[in-house]
Amino acid sequence: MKSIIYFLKQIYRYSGKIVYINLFAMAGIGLLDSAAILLLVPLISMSGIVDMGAVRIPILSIFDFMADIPAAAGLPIILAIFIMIAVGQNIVKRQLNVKNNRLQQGFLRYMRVETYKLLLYSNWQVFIRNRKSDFINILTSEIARSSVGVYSVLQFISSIVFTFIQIGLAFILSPVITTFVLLCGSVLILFNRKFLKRSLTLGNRNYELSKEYISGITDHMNGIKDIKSNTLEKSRLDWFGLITKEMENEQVEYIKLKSTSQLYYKMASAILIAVFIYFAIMMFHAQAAQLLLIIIIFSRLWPGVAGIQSSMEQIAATIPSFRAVITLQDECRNAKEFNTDESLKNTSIKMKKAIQCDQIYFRYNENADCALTNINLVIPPNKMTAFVGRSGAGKSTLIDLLLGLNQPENGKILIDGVSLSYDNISAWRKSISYVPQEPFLFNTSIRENLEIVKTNVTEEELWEALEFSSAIDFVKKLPDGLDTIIGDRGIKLSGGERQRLVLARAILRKPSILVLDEATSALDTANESKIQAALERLKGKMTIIVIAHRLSTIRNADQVVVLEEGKIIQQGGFIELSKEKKSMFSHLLSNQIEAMR
Ligand SMILES: Nc1ncnc2c1ncn2[C@@H]1O[C@H](COP(=O)(O)OP(=O)(O)OP(=O)(O)O)[C@@H](O)[C@H]1O
Repeated sequence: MKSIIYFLKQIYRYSGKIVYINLFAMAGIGLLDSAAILLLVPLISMSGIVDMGAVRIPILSIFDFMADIPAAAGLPIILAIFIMIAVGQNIVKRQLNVKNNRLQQGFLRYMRVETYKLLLYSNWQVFIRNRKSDFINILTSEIARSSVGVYSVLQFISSIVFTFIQIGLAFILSPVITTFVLLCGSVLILFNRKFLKRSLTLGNRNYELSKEYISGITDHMNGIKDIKSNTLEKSRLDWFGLITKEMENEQVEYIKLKSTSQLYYKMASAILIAVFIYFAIMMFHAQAAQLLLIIIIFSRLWPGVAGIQSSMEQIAATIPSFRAVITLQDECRNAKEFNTDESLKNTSIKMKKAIQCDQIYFRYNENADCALTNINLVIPPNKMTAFVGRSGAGKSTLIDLLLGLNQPENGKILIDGVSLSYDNISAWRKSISYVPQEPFLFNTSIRENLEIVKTNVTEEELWEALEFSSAIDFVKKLPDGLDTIIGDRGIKLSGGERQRLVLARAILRKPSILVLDEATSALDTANESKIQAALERLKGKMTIIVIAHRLSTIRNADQVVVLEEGKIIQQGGFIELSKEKKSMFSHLLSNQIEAMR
């Protein structure tokens, strides 16, 4: 129930007054329907079946004026009014349907944008804690399912309004019979609660299966090269067959549940109508006109009540999706990374004195060992600082802290003496360009991939950035040059070409700090020397921080920082460190020389 109320609040937040207008239209449809039923009284009267005078129901006195109209004119008048009401009612219904659909679609978009925005502005911990495929599942399937639930909520309200008006009319016509029928109806609703519980359980299963399905196929597609080269097709196909079978079973079970509950309603409605006609005639001595009207009302009411049940089952089945979206939104709200108002100001920090790490400690979680211990470091501006160390030494962790992606558990990162915080992280990041180890490129042209970081860029600037990053030669050789489409994640380029292209993109932003997580496997010696040449060209123009896997790349670094088990164990110039015998740096160096032989 809490989830439904939450989503109703969200609809209200999104649509405002439209919800009230829709409610008004729903009430209008109900009233017009009642008017059409009441019109049957003069109709019946004219047919001579029932004497209108004998019906002593206050509401029916509105038709008294009909007594003065000759029968020949009365019938066409009533039929004309009947047509007008039916047409009017259907026009309002159509409008309402369109409005509700627009509301649902608008709400779907609003929820998507809101969730995506919250996700994008969340801190790095959210991305470490959750699986990417869960985000994809929520942003695709679960929000869509929630919006279907929202439509069901609107249908539910519409059916409730309609039902109340009809019950009100039936009550005016005969309070005793209506109370009797309502009592019978309540028993049925109580009995059908078990269908709601079952719908909720199936909704949960559907959510879990959908999560598993998306995460499975994401893994498969990411690892398709492994799957094909290691002939893992059969085992993957077995998994796929199994999960899709479970999804099929769940859907079939849900439809079975829905049709069973509808069947109960229909059978009960037939029995109830028969029973209440019997009692109405035998015990309550209902007037023929009264009886006829009540039969008509109830025979129209039951499908409405069955509709309420169906909407409730639909809502129950989508509650797990609602919950998943709410939970993610809440998690993101609590993990807002920086002051978004501050981030809208297009300022960046120009570091003049130093980046300083002051007694930094960091753990990935409470139970983990320290990934960084007592890091004290000064990174001077416009110089090249290189981080080296064995795999798992803490190089990437330190970079993530410098980028403000993670925050130290103890200690501070100071930029020109000012602590990195919620208020200045955004401005700090605007001054940094980061080139990850696995560069990300979009499936579009080289030009668009570069322009993504800077609009209104000139052709000259593009080529200049390509030249700086040693990418100019290979781009020039491509048949379509800058307009070459590079495939999914840049699959049509080599690893080294991809990295140089991302480096060009990073340079195009004209950052004051360039952070480069140098690729290992992606680079051959030729590519490596190209990257080295690029770094040489950039030296002195910006602060460069490199995670170096190949030590030859950083021969000209101003400062080399050697990490081991999360601690800084050596620090100094390249030549100076290489002279320190039996040290980690000379060990790493000799390992690489050995490997090159
Ligand atoms: N997301 C994470 N959750 C928990 N522990 C992590 C996470 N990422 C890294 N670690 C741990 O933190 C330590 C430092 O890892 P880090 O990735 O910083 O090393 P690295 O020096 O960059 O290694 P590599 O050269 O292999 O990239 C390792 O023990 C690693 O297992």
